[in-house]
Order: sequence, then structure tokens, then C-alpha cells
Amino acid sequence: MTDGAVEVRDVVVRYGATTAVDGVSLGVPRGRVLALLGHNGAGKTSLLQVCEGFRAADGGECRVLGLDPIADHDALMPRLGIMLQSGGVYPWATAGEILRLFASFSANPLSPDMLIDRLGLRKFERTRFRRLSGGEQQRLSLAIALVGRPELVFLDEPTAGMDTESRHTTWQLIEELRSDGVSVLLTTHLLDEAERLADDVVIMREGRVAATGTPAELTAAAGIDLLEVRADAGLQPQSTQFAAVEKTPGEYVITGNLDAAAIAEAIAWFAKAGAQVTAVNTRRRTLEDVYLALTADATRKAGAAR
Ligand SMILES: Nc1ncnc2c1ncn2[C@@H]1O[C@H](COP(=O)(O)OP(=O)(O)OP(=O)(O)O)[C@@H](O)[C@H]1O
Repeated sequence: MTDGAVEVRDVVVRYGATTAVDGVSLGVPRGRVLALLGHNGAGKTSLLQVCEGFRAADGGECRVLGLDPIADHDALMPRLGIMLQSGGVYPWATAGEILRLFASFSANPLSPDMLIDRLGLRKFERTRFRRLSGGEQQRLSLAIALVGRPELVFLDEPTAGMDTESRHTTWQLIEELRSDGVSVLLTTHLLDEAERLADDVVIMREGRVAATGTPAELTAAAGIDLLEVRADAGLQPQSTQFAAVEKTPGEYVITGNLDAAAIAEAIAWFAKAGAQVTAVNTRRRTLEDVYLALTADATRKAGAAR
């Protein structure tokens, strides 16, 4: 294994008969942000828990800052920032007390007051944790993860439940962490979050790695552009030349090797189907298109297997 912040090789996590993580390998180089994407139940949190040392892998190997997350837990903890989902902190203590307590565990903490202000928590400083809203608890959890100046941060859906303003503040904080050389492994369902923050993206599907690369690599399709057609909902346009995903009802995104002949064939398909076409557009692929194409593929295969 190399000297990355996180090195995961062939990791397996099982819960009884369920294989949640099925031989995943990935690496977070030092000072980079890796976003783990995937549908509900894809295995993201289970993999994160192995890296955090909260769960032993049933197979494979994991090194975090060069150490074993379970055997070297005590040495690692002060160097890690872990954003806990709700719970895990003292529900009866106030936001300010909790953050100052976590700061006291560190030899050289960030200023709790600075984090309280940056994350818009000043108004809630004297509010007990259990009285905070979901989004406020998330912001406090992020502050707790960062207050010890960690070298590596694990963030499980960091902006889930946050309002737009808090989400943007969180993104700025994560960008600042990266500029300071901190490594970040985060999970998210937000494609724009991954596209904005991540140096590297790993898309998981059913416990396995479905795709990996930088956002630019993942969105650089063979035919570069992508065709969007607005027409009647519920159609299933496809041929050997192209594949379409109905992104929202009546909004078709067509990928493939889109030369002029393939575009003509796609449009002809709608004409032959007698569809009412209201708009045709070409544009570059986004991470969302890649993600949808991969998950639609999984859904098609699951349907075919039934
Ligand atoms: N403690 C557990 N006991 C049994 N099954 C579990 C347990 N934790 C997770 N699973 C199962 O393992 C699979 C992966 O779950 P995991 O939480 O890792 O996925 P995820 O990608 O983080 O999902 P989400 O996006 O919904 O958070 C799912 O099928 C889930 O039901």
C-alpha cells in the first residue's frame, strides 16, 4: 500500500447474509477530497465505518494515515475528524459546552468561537443538543469534527438536512480544509456537492465500485456531448446506437457515441414513435448524467433478473 491518507483494498463488510461492501478498493491521497457516491444501501456508510475503526472488515485491508484503524485506534483518533450523524454527543449539554469539551481534547484546537460564528451557531450556543433542529445538529457535528485540527476528516453526508446557506458555508469550510492540506473522505447523495468539492469520485453500486475517476474524467464521454429531448413521458427510446434515460417525466438524456448519424437516429426514433417533441438540446455530460446512467443500468439488470 502507498502512503495515502486512506488506503482500502478488497474490503468486505457483511451483516449476516447481506454483503454490504463487496471487495472495494480505493485510496484518498493526502490533501485531496474523495467523494463516495451511491444509492441508498450501496455500502458507503459501512465502508466509512471500517475506515473510522468503528467496524472490523470481514475481508481485505484498510490503512488510515498509514495505521490500522482498529489496532492503532488510540493513536489515530486525535488525528481524525469524524462527523457523527445525530446522536453520539451528550443530548442534555448545550451546543457551546459540547464544542468546548471536544476542543479541550485537542492540544492545539481551532477556536470554538470562530466555528460557532462560521457555522451560524451563535444563536444556539446555549441550546441543549436535543433541542437543536436536524440541520443545526449537523452544523454542530461538523464543528466537532473540525475543532481538533484533524489531518483527515470523514464526513458522512455532511450537508444532509442543511439549508442552502449552511450548505454553502460547509462547502467553503471543506475547500479551506483542502487548501490547508487536510484529506477528506465524504459520502453524499448530492451530485453538485461532489462535482464542486471532490478531486476524486468513487461511485458505489450494490457494495461494489461502479466507476471511479476525477469529475472531469467521469464526465468526459466518448462522444463528448449529450442529447436532451423533451417529449411525452414514459417512452423507452433505445437502439444499438444510443441509450436514453428518462431523467424526469418527459425529459430524456441520450448518451452514447453521439455523432451526427446517432443524433439523427435518436430524433427519428421519437418521430417513428409518434411522440410530441417540444425541445432538443445538446450539452456536455454532468456527474449527474454519469450517475443516472450507471444506476439506471443497475435497475435494468435487476429488472431483467426478476
Ligand atoms: N447494522 C446493520 N445490520 C444489518 N444490515 C445492515 C446494517 N447496516 C447496514 N446494513 C445493510 O447494509 C447495506 C449497506 O448499508 P449502508 O448503510 O452501508 O449503505 P449506504 O450506502 O450508506 O446507504 P445510505 O445512502 O442510505 O446511507 C444495506 O443493505 C443496509 O440495509
